[in-house]
Amino acid sequence: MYTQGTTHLTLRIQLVFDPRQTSAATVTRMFVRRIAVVGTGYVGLTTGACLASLGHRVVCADVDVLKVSRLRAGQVDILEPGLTELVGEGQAAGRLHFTADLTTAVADAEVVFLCLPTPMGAGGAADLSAVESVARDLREVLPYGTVVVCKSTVPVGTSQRVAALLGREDVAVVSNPEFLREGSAVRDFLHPDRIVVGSDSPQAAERVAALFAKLGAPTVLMDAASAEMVKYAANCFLAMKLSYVNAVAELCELVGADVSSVTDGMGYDRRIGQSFLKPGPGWGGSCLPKDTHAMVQIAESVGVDFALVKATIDTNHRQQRRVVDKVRDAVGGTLAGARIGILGLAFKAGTNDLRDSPALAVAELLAFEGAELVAHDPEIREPLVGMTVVDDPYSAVRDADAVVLLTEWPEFRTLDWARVAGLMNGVLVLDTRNHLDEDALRRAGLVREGLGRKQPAAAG
Ligand SMILES: NC(=O)c1ccc[n+]([C@@H]2O[C@H](COP(=O)([O-])OP(=O)(O)OC[C@H]3O[C@@H](n4cnc5c(N)ncnc54)[C@H](O)[C@@H]3O)[C@@H](O)[C@H]2O)c1
Ligand SMILES: O=c1ccn([C@@H]2O[C@H](COP(=O)(O)OP(=O)(O)O[C@H]3O[C@H](CO)[C@@H](O)[C@H](O)[C@H]3O)[C@@H](O)[C@H]2O)c(=O)[nH]1
Repeated sequence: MYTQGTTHLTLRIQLVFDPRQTSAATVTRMFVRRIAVVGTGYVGLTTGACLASLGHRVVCADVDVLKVSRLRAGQVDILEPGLTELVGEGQAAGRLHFTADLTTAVADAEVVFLCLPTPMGAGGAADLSAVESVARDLREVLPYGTVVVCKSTVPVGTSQRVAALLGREDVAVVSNPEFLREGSAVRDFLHPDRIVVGSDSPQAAERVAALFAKLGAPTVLMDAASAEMVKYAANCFLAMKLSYVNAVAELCELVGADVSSVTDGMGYDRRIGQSFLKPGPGWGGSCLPKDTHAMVQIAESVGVDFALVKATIDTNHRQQRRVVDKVRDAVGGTLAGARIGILGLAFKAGTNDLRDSPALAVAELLAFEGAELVAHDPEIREPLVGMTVVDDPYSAVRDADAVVLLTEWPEFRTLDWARVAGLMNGVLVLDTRNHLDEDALRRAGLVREGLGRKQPAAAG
């Protein structure tokens, strides 16, 4: 299904891809493209491997020479189910290659995807230096008639800026924001809710949409500025939903309601939906924090005070402080010298990404008040500032005055709680993901405190 404001474009795309009217050989010729992907991080590697799995010929480029040599050897450093297998299959089929040389990567490319980092820059705006520098480098080396696709999350106007830096009349620029989540990147890429393609050149938009035709996903065509805005609008909406639910959880604690029941009751309303309604220690990750800040900057650049997004960010910081308040209360009012066991460091379960993890933000606040932190995460082994990272959960809880669960890893549900109780100094386990079985902890003599429900001890 393709949708677009212009009937003309809709009809043309449907004609191009009506398989009932096209021979198998023609379909193969139409669908198989020579693609270059610049940047092999979460988005770039997933894009490259998935496009190769759809039959395209893909060359991925990255400035990180070590990463490229590891990828050539089939070694994927990020935790993404199915990605290592897909990379191996693409390489074995001769459809997926890696290089550290941009010129080689794009030598015969018909379409070039930019999957470059756009981190939070000065004042919160997106730092576009990687995208701009690659656009400059591509100017001299792109084959005639290539389409350059920006998959990175970038503010409105970046496609135009990239086009200006490329300075090539024959090269069209398309915005194709990516919506995959870490931890389910391959699944999300291959089964997207929608594909957004934005360009001021309808022909270029069609060429890019055609690359994904096999996915059969709703494809929404629009102008470049709108496509760039979709990504920020979507991520800010998700962040807003989470801050809202965290604020509702706080109210539930105070009025004696249970947030699980409340969100359950809300979520059956199809206009709201059940997803993204779980309270937690604040939202984080490599995207929502930087994209909400970038949205505030985008608004300010046109004289708008986007108070709703600012409140979303403030509520998130407040949530992290609320977790610290609860831990402080649990250890008698002061964190100085208290030993706190931390379960989970990644920004959510299923990933080993620590970028903007709320767990690290909470840990930093706890350490700032003088707590001694011992942390365990099943996927994190590296040493971290301000805490001792240990290899097993039982070492993390040993002698702890309180334990705080910050990432909802499934294995934490099945810990031997009697053993935990025997090792801890105190009895409180603060479950900031509402993830643990309260009865199991109670039977072990521990007190589990979750978010969004008046605690039994305080009731009354
Ligand atoms: N991570 C996600 O879940 C996700 C999802 C959707 C969109 N996005 C967006 O996609 C973009 C990329 O995000 P990511 O998480 O994949 O980033 P990442 O940090 O995981 O990967 C970026 C890669 O680009 C490489 N790189 C940097 N400069 C380069 C250059 N000049 N030439 C070639 N390679 C270069 C880096 O070495 C790295 O391998 C960002 O704009 C992000 O906001 C990310
Ligand atoms: O009910 C929920 C859902 C999520 N989170 C937290 O919210 C944060 C973000 O989670 P998620 O959105 O799953 O992570 P990302 O992989 O960063 O994905 C987001 O950011 C990507 C990069 O832009 C987008 O492509 C995705 O669509 C968007 O979901 C994490 O800290 C989660 O723990 C909650 O606290 N409660």
